[in-house]
Amino acid sequence: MARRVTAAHHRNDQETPVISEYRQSDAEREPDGSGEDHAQDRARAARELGDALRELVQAAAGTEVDAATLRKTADQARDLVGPLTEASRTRHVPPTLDEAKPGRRMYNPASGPGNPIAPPMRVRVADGVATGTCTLGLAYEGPHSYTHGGISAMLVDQILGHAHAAQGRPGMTVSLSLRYRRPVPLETPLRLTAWVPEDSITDRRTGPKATITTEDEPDRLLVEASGIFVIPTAEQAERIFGDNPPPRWSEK
Ligand SMILES: CCCCCCCCCCCCCC(=O)SCCNC(=O)CCNC(=O)[C@H](O)C(C)(C)COP(=O)(O)OP(=O)(O)OC[C@H]1O[C@@H](n2cnc3c(N)ncnc32)[C@H](O)[C@@H]1OP(=O)(O)O
Repeated sequence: MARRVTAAHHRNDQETPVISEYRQSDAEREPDGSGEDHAQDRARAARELGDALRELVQAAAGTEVDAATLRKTADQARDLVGPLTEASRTRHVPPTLDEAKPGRRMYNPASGPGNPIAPPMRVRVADGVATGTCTLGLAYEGPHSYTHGGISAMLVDQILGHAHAAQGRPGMTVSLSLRYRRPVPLETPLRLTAWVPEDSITDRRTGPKATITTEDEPDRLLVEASGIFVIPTAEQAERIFGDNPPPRWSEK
């Protein structure tokens, strides 16, 4: 029978220069150092599973094999589900891996290395500018050989969110606008850049801007985007998240 991981308190997000690269944190260390290997090893393993499943997802999106091979692989894939659900969480409980390291989002769909649907975009924040890098495979195809516009929007939302968070506290997107100037090529290293214009900052709100380019041609804009991010009040956070709102939003 599936074991549910019980609710544990959320921890504050903290700004880290590299979001999708995991290093040992104090929170993962037992006083005698004994928890170190276990927590680190589990994070590494989650990342390995994410990588393996990404390979599978890309192979599935690009395959041209016959029906029998597709069906056999589908059966094998279903067999993989059981062991993973022997211990699982509900949507109201944060992943224990994230609990172990403030700021980590192991399963974020844009940047979480443990999430097979994430490219994953690697995020760095320096001097208020958030930079994301990734290469998108066939699983993200919209127009033939180019990226689906919704995928660009997801990546842009994430990178805008990091630029907003660099101003103080993370927020939620209340508005997102994209101008798709040129198609975004698949299988090509991409660069996303986001920043917050000073005149767009109020107490609870920023209006960050972002671009997508290829790594090779950083001056040739493929996508331009802007967003509005709002830090929820404690009351709003309680309404949205219930009894256990993330502490970053629960301060009155
Ligand atoms: C290492 C750690 C780092 C962490 C990094 C983390 C990065 C994470 C990146 C994740 C990225 C992914 C992130 C995601 O995916 S977030 C998921 C998608 N977003 C949502 O689900 C949000 C849904 N919206 C709401 O719940 C409400 O709108 C909330 C509660 C947020 C605000 O409630 P409400 O709507 O009632 O607003 P307010 O009355 O309090 O007003 C507040 C301020 O906002 C201004 N306003 C409101 N709406 C708009 C609008 N449409 N255009 C322009 N301005 C607007 C308003 O004028 C006021 O401004 P000011 O007068 O105060 O100046």
